[in-house]
Amino acid sequence: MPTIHVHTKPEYDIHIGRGLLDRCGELTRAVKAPCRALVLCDTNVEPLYADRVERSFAATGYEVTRHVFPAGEQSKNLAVLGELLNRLGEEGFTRTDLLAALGGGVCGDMGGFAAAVFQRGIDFVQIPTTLLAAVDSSVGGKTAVDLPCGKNMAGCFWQPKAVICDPDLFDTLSPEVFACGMAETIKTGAILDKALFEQLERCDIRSEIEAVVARCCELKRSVVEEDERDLGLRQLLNFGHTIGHGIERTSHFTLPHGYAVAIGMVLMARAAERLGASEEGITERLISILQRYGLPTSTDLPVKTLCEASHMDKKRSGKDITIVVPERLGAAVRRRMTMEELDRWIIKGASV
Ligand SMILES: NC(=O)c1ccc[n+]([C@@H]2O[C@H](COP(=O)([O-])OP(=O)(O)OC[C@H]3O[C@@H](n4cnc5c(N)ncnc54)[C@H](O)[C@@H]3O)[C@@H](O)[C@H]2O)c1
Ligand SMILES: O=C(O)C(=O)C[C@@H](O)[C@H](O)[C@H](O)COP(=O)(O)O
Ligand SMILES: [Zn+2]
Repeated sequence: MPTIHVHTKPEYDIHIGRGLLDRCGELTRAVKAPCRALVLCDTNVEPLYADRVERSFAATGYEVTRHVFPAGEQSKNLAVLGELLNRLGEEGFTRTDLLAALGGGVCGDMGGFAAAVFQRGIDFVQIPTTLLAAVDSSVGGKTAVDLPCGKNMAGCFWQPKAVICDPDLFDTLSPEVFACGMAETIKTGAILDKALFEQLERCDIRSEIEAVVARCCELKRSVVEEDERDLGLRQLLNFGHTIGHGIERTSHFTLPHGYAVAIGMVLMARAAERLGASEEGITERLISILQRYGLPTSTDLPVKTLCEASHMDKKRSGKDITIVVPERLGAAVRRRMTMEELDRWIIKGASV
């Protein structure tokens, strides 16, 4: 069972292994004394996994309460967050209690944010149930909800006490949700690790999933250890997200995050290649690997809409914005530019 230690403040372990779901109570107890625990999950995850998690917490001494919200990105908002915070209050949760986010990125992001702000901060653990949450969102402590004006617009950094990842849970994912996880996995290879990218180009992903998740967590760990607060290096993890988040907002959060990021990566890579900022052939390889995993690589949205939607990006400061450019496979860089220049890049990237 790989365990990856993350040296942030506070520090924590990521446990990865088949069957770990039934040991989540014991793994949590190693870092948090038994207390009241609120298990947060959505309506799809609840019937599949909530009972097992609650049994494991109860068997190790925790007093468990369950809170369920409607599945989907459209729940990642202030209203659903407010209901969750109220529930914690009404149930009499105190500062020394725990929230366990059992789910995908929506559950982890919103649950983490609730943990960060309830009584100014309670402990939480991440129990990722999607591939996306396992390779990306459960690690690094970015928590948030969406606002009508944009993705993850209200949030904060709040590290979990532990991440407990059981790859057996991916067996119940729909092909679409599994593919969304592949988008962030491919992103990780594209920006940080050519060998991982090439492994994904040829491998039978289902049989190598545990190693691939562990590699992604190691890579993300090293980035967030160096730049926990997203002030520099960490922005590389945002490859494809400037356009991707814009597309998500334009779709009123109906297009899945992984799909939007896949499209965003292709557009940025194509623009960079055409402008001589990336090695030749990178766009073709990106398109072909994304298609291999059933991901979209283009959008019908008008280019004007793409430009306007991309201007809300959190990497903007004043009149300038930082974008992520895949200079070479496995080696991305940040590049500061004006908003006009970004628009030129998007126009270049969107014209096929
Ligand atoms: N905090 C971060 O660093 C970070 C990183 C990447 C993405 N994100 C966020 O993550 C979110 C996307 O995450 P996601 O793709 O996991 O979406 P999600 O949480 O909505 O899960 C996708 C769907 O899969 C279902 N599901 C979850 N686990 C299941 C299982 N084991 N079996 C069957 N169905 C299951 C859910 O009910 C949901 O319908 C976005 O909001 C994105 O912004 C955050
Ligand atoms: O962890 C990070 O940092 C990332 O950028 C990972 C992204 O995949 C993720 O979608 C993140 O939530 C985006 O962050 P944001 O700051 O652009 O909202
Ligand atoms: Zn993402």
